[in-house]
Amino acid sequence: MATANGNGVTTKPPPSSSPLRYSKYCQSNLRILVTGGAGFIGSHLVDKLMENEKNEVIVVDNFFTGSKDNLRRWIGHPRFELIRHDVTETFLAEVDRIYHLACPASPIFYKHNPVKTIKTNVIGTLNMLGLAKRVGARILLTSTSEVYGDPLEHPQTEEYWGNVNPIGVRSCYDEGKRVAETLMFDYHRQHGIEIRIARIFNTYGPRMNIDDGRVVSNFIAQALRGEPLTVQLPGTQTRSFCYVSDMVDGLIRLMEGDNIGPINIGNPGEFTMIELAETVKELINPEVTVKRVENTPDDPRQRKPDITKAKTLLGWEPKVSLRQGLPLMEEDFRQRLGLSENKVEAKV
Ligand SMILES: O=C(O)[C@H]1O[C@H](OP(=O)(O)OP(=O)(O)OC[C@H]2O[C@@H](n3ccc(=O)[nH]c3=O)[C@H](O)[C@@H]2O)[C@H](O)[C@@H](O)[C@@H]1O
Repeated sequence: MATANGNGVTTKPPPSSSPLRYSKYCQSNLRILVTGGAGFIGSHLVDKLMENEKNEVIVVDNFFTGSKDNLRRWIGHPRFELIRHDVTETFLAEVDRIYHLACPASPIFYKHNPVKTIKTNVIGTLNMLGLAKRVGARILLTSTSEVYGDPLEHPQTEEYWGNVNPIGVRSCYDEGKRVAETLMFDYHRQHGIEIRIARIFNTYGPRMNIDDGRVVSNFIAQALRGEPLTVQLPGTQTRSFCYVSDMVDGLIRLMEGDNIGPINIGNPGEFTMIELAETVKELINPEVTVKRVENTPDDPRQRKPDITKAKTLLGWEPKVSLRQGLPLMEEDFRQRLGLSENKVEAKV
């Protein structure tokens, strides 16, 4: 909608993708809470937020899948605090922004204790919404492409309601995140809380747990150890892999833009698991073999984000291709596995 300024000149308000709005964030003083900030995506997000010298960052994490090592460079920094805390318990702090990431994301970990996973998604999100309401903070939920379940629409737009098994072994996560989204919208409608919802598609990069169990970390660790790459059957299932720096950029743009979402954040480059194995083999260790193994129940057969909304509303799209990102993750895995220097010098 156009408005008149003091000089009678008609101006348009900046759209959410406006560079104006994004640069305003870069100039403001914000105290920012990151739940799950010691985890894989969370710690990269903290790095980016800490780059802005006006930000103060508070991380809460229960260290179930996160690690202090991921935040080592910030421990003792005057603008940084790390608190061991489980979001299923209430938490109070005066903050302006809440990035709510806390939840195990690897199927192996979230299926290990499903009751705890759903409590984290439901009670944890309720607690963070309660905090947002009390202190007037804006809250961003990292939801997931898993809300689309085994999608019958391809690629997935945000309008698609999904195809989710409500009683399966993945439901603690999938349905947990769906309820978390519902809670976000109900608090927004009922209490006027400022919300943002990101639907994250498979993300990879340095600092993923080596034993995380997800496919990219499994294949890279297996290739480096000279073990067969375990392609789960049928191998033709697809995923779209987003490099972590792109993901973090998208999350900050969403938080600081005007659109509440949900917005898909992911890389639309789509690969079958056989293609992923072939790529890892070619880039990291051409000697390894590929082994077909049993799959787990309710594994989605295809997944690819439609990122039209992210492009138009946030001015965001991924920059790092799978072939650029895999060597960066390989380098990190080599160091952590104590393997010799790699010749790859890819930089982004
Ligand atoms: O990485 C993510 O972002 C997502 O990871 C999981 O979702 P999923 O797509 O099933 O992730 P993986 O466990 O990495 O599985 C991806 C595909 O790889 C296959 N896979 C996995 C592991 C393996 O060793 N080999 C293999 O072929 C699986 O069968 C599946 O089809 C979580 O459920 C999501 O919440 C999370 O957001």
